[in-house]
Amino acid sequence: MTRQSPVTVHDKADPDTVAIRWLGHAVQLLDQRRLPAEEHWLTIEGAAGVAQAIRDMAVRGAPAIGISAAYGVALSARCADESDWQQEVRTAIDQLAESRPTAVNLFWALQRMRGVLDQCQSRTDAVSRLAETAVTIHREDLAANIAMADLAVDAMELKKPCSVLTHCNTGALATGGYGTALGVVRKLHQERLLKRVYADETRPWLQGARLTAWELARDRIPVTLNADGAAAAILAKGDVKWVIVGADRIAANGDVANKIGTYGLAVLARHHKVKFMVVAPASTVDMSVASGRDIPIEERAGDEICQFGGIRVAPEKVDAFNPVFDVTPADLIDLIVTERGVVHTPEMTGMHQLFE
Ligand SMILES: CSC[C@H]1O[C@H](OP(=O)(O)O)[C@H](O)[C@@H]1O
Repeated sequence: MTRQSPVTVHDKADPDTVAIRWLGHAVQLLDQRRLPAEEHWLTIEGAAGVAQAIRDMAVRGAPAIGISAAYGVALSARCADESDWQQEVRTAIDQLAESRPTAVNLFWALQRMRGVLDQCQSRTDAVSRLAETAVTIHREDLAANIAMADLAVDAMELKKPCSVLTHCNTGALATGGYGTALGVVRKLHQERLLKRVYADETRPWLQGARLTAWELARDRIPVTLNADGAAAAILAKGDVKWVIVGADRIAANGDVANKIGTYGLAVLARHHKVKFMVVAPASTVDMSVASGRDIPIEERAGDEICQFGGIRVAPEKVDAFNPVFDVTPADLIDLIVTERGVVHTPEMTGMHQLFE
C-alpha cells in the first residue's frame, strides 16, 4: 500500500506540537508515554490499534481521544471485508467505546461516526465518508480551541499581565491542536497578558511535568513546574489570579469531571479568592447526565501510583486507590468556556442556556 503524506489538518497550530497525523491509510500518534525524552510516532492501520493506544494512554486528553477514535473508525472501513463491512465497522466502534470511560468526547465522536456509517451504501462510500468526517472532527476541534482562547481572554478582562496555574495537560497533545486551557495560556502569552504559568506535575501520570512543561518550553512560554502539593502555597502567595483547567465531561448542571486533583484545586482557589475557569469544547458537554454524580470515573491500576519513572517506590502488596478523575461542583467554578460561549456558573444554572 503506498504511503501517503499527512493530510493537512492544521494551518494555525504549530505542526511540531500536534499529536495526531492522518495519512489516509493510517493514523500516526505521538506516543505520549515516551515524552519528553523521546518523540516516537506510532503508525496505526486499524481500529484495534487505536483502541489499544487510547487504553494505554499513548494518546490521551479528552478531545484527542475522540479524534483518534474517529480515525480508528475510518480505518476499520478500509480494513473491512466487502461481505460484512457494516458489521465490522460497528464492532470497531464498540471496541473503541470500551477503551476509556470518562471522556465523553470519545462517545460523542463515535456516535457521530456511527451516524455517517448508517448513511453509507457501500464500503467504498464508507471509506471516503468516514475519513472525511474524522478529518472534519479534527479540524473542528482545532477551530474550537482557537475560538475558546479568544472568548476566555476577553472574559478574564485583564488590565495587566497575571500569573495562572494549570493542572494536567490540556495543550496540543491533548486535543486537535493549540489546546483548551493551554490554548488560553498561549493566547495570554501572545497578547502579553501572561506573567507565568505554574504547572502542577499531576501525579501519577505526570502529564504536567512531562507534557505541559514540554509544550510550554517549546513555545518559550514562562512555565514553573510545581509539585501538586505546592499548589496551595502558590495560591496563598497571591501572585496567581486564575486557575485554568480542561475537562473530560461536563454535566448538564455544570459539574465538571477532570483530572484527579482538580476538585481540590477548586476548593483552594475559592478559599484564596482565585478565579477558577474550565475550558472545553462542546464535545465535552454531556447533557444526558444531570450532575457530576452520574459521570463514570475511571480507576486505573494501583501500580501507577506505586511507582515513579518506572521504579517501584511503595512496598510490595500495599493497597492503592487510583481514580484518575474527580468531579468539581459547578458552584466552585467561576467560568466554563466553550466555543458556543461562556457560562458564568455561580449565577447561572448549568449549561442549558448554551446546550439543549
Ligand atoms: C483537553 S484534555 C482534557 C483532560 O484530559 C486529561 O486526562 P487524561 O490525560 O487522563 O486523558 C485531563 O483530565 C485533561 O484536563
